[in-house]
This record gives sequence, C-alpha cells and structure tokens, in this order.
Amino acid sequence: MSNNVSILNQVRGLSTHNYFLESRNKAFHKALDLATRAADSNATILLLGESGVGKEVFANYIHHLSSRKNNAFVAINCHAFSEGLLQSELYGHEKGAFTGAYEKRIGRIEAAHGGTLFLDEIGDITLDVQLNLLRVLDNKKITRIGSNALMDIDFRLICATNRDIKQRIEEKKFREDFYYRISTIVITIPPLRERKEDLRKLINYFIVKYAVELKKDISSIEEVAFKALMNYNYPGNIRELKNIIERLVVLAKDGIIRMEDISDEIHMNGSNSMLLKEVRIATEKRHIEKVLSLNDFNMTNTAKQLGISRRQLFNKINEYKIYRHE
Ligand SMILES: Nc1ncnc2c1ncn2[C@@H]1O[C@H](COP(=O)(O)OP(=O)(O)OP(=O)(O)O)[C@@H](O)[C@H]1O
Repeated sequence: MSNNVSILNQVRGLSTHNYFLESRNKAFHKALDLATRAADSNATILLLGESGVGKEVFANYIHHLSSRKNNAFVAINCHAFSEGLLQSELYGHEKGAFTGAYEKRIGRIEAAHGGTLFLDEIGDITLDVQLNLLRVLDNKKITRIGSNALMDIDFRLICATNRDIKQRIEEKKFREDFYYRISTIVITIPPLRERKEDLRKLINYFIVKYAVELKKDISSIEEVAFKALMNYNYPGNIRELKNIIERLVVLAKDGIIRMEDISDEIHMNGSNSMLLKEVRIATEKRHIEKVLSLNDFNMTNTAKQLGISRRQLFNKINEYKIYRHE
C-alpha cells in the first residue's frame, strides 16, 4: 500500500476569480449564503473574522456577483495610514491643498464611483474619520481636500474588521451610529481551525494552484505530511495555509511533497494527534534519509552508523519508500 496521498485534480474549484469557496461547514455556508443573497443590493456589509480568513476574498466575491461588477473594486487597508493620510487617500486632494500636495489626486471613494469600496481594518479608524464617512454615506457627496466643490458619488460600501467592534463602542472608540450605518448585513467568517471538514479540499486546491503557477508536476503528498497538515490549527488561517503549501510545492522533489519539508512548528503541532507509531516512523525515515545522504547512499557505512545490519537497512528503505534524489 502506498504511503502517499494522490492529488486529486481540483480544477473544478479553481473559479475564475481564483478562490475556492466550496464548503461543507455550516457556519461558512451561512456566511457564503448571506454574501450571495446580499450581493445584488446596495446594503452595506460588515465582514467579521480573524486575520487571513478571507474577508477581502468575500468582498471581491460580493462585488463580482453584484450589478456593479463591471466597475471598480477599490480596496483600502485603513490600518496602513495615519489619520491625515487616510483622509487624503479617501477623499483625494487638490493641488496645493497641503504641504506636499504637488498634484491633484483622486481619492479612493471617487475611484470607486459606480463600483464597490472595501474598507479593511475599519475597527482602527479614528472617530473623526468615522464621522466624515458617516456624512458621505448619508449625503452621497464628497469634496476633495482643498476644494469646496461637492461631487455626487455612488458606491457600495463593504467594511471588514478582526476587532470586537461592540467593545470598541463601549470604550467610546467607535461611533454607534456609524456602526449601524455600515452593518446592514453582518457576515461572520469562521476561522480555518473551525472548518476542518474543508481542509482536505483546500490543501488540494492550493497544491494544484501552485503546481500550475510554478509549473511543477506534483503527483502526491506523503501520508504523514498530509496528516500533519490536517492536524495543524492554522492561527494565520487561509493565508497561512496558502503560504505553507506554496513553500511545500516549491521544495517538492520528484513530484512528491514530503514530511521533511514541513517546518518543525507544524510538525510538532500537527503531531499532537498522531499515533506514537506514526511519529516514530516519520522521525526514523527522516533520520535514515539524512544518514544515507551523508554517506552518499553507501549501505554498509550507513548501516554501521545507524547500528543496524545491512539487511535491516534494506528492509527499512523498502518499507519507508526512501529514494535517492540526484
Ligand atoms: N476561499 C479562498 N480561496 C482561495 N484563497 C483564499 C481564500 N480565502 C482566503 N484566501 C487567500 O488567503 C489570503 C488572505 O485572505 P484575505 O486577505 O481575504 O483575508 P482577510 O480576512 O481579509 O485578512 P486580513 O484581516 O489580514 O486583511 C489571501 O492571499 C487570499 O487570496
């Protein structure tokens, strides 16, 4: 019996927008269903969930399902700007509006006219920025900084945060009226560790994605490696899973994703629920591979160094399917 898991081609899941939204998880299904039903309306949407769960992916998905899909999708990470810079990013400015404003600049709200504006990390914006945005949402007009001219503006707002907004309201750091204005529909995306039933397909999806992108022929993944990935709890959610798989595909030799390339952190974490026997086999295999390689695959020397007979070494090489890689 093979120790490897074959990679089923998941091309069906490779949607045109390059994300994978198939799920068997109840909470994720609910989130997806809400997003789908709310997409073709102008209702403001607040996406909640830990960092890396796919809030921006959802915002994109909603935009592409809406009648605004042929217009811009403009995303801005509010956390990345100081208050002054954020105002200027949002509203744009006229030439000479402030020191350093050498040119007229269109703001992101204006750029999103006819389309969707996605404000990520909304929980971090100041009370002043909240008040300004509240006015824009109510009046549907903006002015560039340094101008008096009011411009009519039409955009759909989607916001996201990984913060506890209710607590921010209690701390008086978030305006309650603004919260209600941006949260007509609230969608909570569950963390990856709570949707383990989707992990197998997501792992396959990213393997296929990176195999195609990196032009590598990946045929299988060692069973122990697959188990370690299945047992890990992904504090960085889908972003972390995606990065891990990219790395494993880059490092894969002869089309096989191997346990030896899985970092210790995942290995240790993922091994918690592995049977002792599996841990022993994985460790033993890694060690034999290392000693074989150090001895340039000389069986006599390797067996000697490992303290076993040549026959035992041959048996282990067969059992663990150890190959020589040139
Ligand atoms: N369903 C999915 N299919 C494919 N890729 C996904 C999916 N969900 C998330 N990703 C990928 O994971 C990464 C993180 O996703 P995204 O930026 O949407 O998360 P986020 O919740 O907005 O994170 P943050 O709170 O840190 O901004 C991105 O590279 C994204 O492409």
